[in-house]
Amino acid sequence: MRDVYTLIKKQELLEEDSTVVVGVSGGPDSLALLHMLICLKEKMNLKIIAAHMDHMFRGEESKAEMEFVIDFCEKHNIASEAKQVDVSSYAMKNKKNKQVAARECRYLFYKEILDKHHSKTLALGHHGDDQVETILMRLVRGNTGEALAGIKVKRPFHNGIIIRPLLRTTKENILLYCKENNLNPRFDSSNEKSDYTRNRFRKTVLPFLKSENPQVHEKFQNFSETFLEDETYLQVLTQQQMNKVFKRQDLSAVEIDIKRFLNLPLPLQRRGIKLILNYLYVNIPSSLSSIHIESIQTLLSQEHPSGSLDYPGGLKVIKSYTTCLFTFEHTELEKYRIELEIPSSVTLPNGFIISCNVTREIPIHRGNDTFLMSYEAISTPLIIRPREQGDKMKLKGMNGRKKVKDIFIDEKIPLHSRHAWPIVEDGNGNILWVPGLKKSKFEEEGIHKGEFVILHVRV
Ligand SMILES: Nc1ncnc2c1ncn2[C@@H]1O[C@H](COP(=O)(O)OP(=O)(O)OP(=O)(O)O)[C@@H](O)[C@H]1O
Repeated sequence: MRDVYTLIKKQELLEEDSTVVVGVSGGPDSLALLHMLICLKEKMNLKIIAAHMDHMFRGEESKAEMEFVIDFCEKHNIASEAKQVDVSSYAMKNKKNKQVAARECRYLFYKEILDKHHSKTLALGHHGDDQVETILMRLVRGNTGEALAGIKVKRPFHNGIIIRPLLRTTKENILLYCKENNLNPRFDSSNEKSDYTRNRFRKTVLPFLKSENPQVHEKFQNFSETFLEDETYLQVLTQQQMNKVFKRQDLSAVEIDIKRFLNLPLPLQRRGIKLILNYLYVNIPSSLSSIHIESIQTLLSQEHPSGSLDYPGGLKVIKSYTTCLFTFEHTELEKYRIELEIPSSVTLPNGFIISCNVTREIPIHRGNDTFLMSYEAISTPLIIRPREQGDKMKLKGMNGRKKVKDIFIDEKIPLHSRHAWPIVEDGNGNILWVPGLKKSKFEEEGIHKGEFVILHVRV
């Protein structure tokens, strides 16, 4: 088991005089791991605690496994912690599949035991074959970045770390070790049935790879370790560069400068998109894959000045001229329909204030922030609403009607502002005014006498 000790030393997995909690199922992998650590105990002055959880999936059979682990520890003069948890009920209550539920319960249990024994190190029995399967499965599934490094030899967990000292060892070597040391591990028959995809890789791809190179697991482990080093370096670089690209960064939205973003090398652009998604979602949902990252990349690099994409959880990615906004904010803003009383004043969801008054005096200078109509000619009620697909309005001095969408484009209004921008329409459904931008031919012209309704927008 030289490869195990080499890995422990090279990656500094264990500290002398420390307490290590070992997750022990009673199967060959974790039993071999426990035994190896027991052999290191004296030399490194380790305190070892074996932690076993009975998932209660197989009644007496799994209870017997628990007793086997407790016995094994007693024989080797090691402390053990064992707990029975009804994982099937937990899974049903929380609507989770049994495997996910078992994992959740186990990790909660590990935390409990780590705290109880003031330990910062949890050792688990994942090995080289697990690593090859995991990396290949993730590649086939379309994972990107760090995930392609597979299972990590050392990663943060709770108040300390999880270590996996067997990752440079094959399953065959583990079985051999168990035999040579008379460990008599338990074999859990249900293990075989529970993870169908992994089992297909184990039964078909792995034997082929091993026949090509019996040391294939070492190659994969080398790949995993160097890949992770490279990836970590690129992530640090990405963070530094993206700080110059961000225009806004808060909990519900991130806005970037497109030109600066596109000036970054492609590997940093890809990681930059992931960084943004990770920041907004906290953890990228598993339903997002490399295709989703690529589509944002395409949106940003294509010539068209605006466009948008919808992502899980209501995240919208909105490209508009020089900036791109990633936001969860749009949803409530989009739908409103307000009847404008005469006179009155309303504050709209996007912050605009529209006031409506009756007057006898016509202001001489009237820009696009004011709209005027004869009180008698007006058809009520006046409605304020956001734009709808196909909206068109009749403009002054123009035959036919112009698309409201084109007005926004002409005025270079960012896409994310267009969703909530108000439109004022009369009782006949004619669009009178796009406040601040354009007036229709329905506005009063020339000098008249009488009463007028005057609308004014403040942004
Ligand atoms: N019931 C359990 N109680 C405590 N730790 C466990 C339990 N089941 C699994 N583990 C830990 O998680 C590791 C990975 O478990 P997994 O079920 O994926 O592998 P395995 O091939 O079944 O391992 P083993 O041969 O040790 O049973 C195990 O090696 C062990 O360290």
